[in-house]
Amino acid sequence: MECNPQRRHAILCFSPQTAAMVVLSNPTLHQIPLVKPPKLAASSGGSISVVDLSKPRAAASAAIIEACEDSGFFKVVNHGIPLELLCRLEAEAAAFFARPPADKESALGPADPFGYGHQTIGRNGDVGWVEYLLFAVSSTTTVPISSLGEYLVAVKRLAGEILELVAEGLRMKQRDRLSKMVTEEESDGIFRLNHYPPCPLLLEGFDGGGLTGFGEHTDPQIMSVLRSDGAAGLQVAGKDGSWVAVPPDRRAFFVNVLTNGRFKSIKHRVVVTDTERSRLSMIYFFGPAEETRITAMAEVMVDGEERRYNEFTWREYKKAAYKTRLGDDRLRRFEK
Ligand SMILES: O=C(O)CCC(=O)C(=O)O
Ligand SMILES: [Fe+2]
Repeated sequence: MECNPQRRHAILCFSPQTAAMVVLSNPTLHQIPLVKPPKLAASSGGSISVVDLSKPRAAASAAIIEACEDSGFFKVVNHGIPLELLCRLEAEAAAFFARPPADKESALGPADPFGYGHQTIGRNGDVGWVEYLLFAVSSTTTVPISSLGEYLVAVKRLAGEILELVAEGLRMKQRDRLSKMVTEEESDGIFRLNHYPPCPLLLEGFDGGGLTGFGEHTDPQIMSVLRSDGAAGLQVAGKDGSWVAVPPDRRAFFVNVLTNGRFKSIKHRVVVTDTERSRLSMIYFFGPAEETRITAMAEVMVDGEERRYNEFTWREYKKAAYKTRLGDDRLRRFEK
């Protein structure tokens, strides 16, 4: 089943004239950085770990731990969430972004940081060729996308399952110790729907380069579960510093988890290279309740290992994180 193989037409949200001004001739006004063509590795995607949840638990758990320690990024297949639901949400999101700008903004208000935003990402000067809806999951009743509730329940369940497998792989005594943090009622779930319009300006001469859709960063929460439509654009940093294009797979989820430095938090970005086709992605960022005290658990540390970070509450971390820019290391402030 394909969600909507015909949806190749441009859903233009920014006029070509604006784009010309912004990108080419007005360097001071919201200038969106161009991205050079990647030096290598841009095609493969072969290095991206795949976790098959239909495999026996021990195998799935080992594959998750290995991926978390190696790159911090993996693709999940056979997760049990019906493609029909994913496609329904995708179609609704596409219809939302096709609405007039004033309508979109009035749905949730201008992003600060939650709401409808375009081109500006966060409060600290980051820009990209993207429009988005960002909101706390606890407030979804106001979001005008009816399949969202069902999607959020399904992805939260999946996140819980993945974190139980992590706990098993780390030989933690309490299997739900991690999953509970992100599934309990007061947990800090944040959801982002990103829409990258095509960029008609990218005609000739870019040779595989493009326009920054979402600048280089690591994700801000404990774990992110991303799904996108069939359009390319997501890239992750490889070990040698080159960028690896992640081949789109609308049936799969892409996951990123973090710990005391034992699990990596992968650097990634989105590059817009298409002149005709838009790209849609949806990311559920999981975090614990505000009062949760964060410190590396004894179980994840090897003998004699020191804690790299001072203990902090999730609230303290979030307060500091909101002051950072996309590419900043948000944990630096808590380093010992
Ligand atoms: O749109 C994407 O595929 C990724 C965007 C992203 O990395 C983010 O929203 O944190
Ligand atoms: Fe991200």
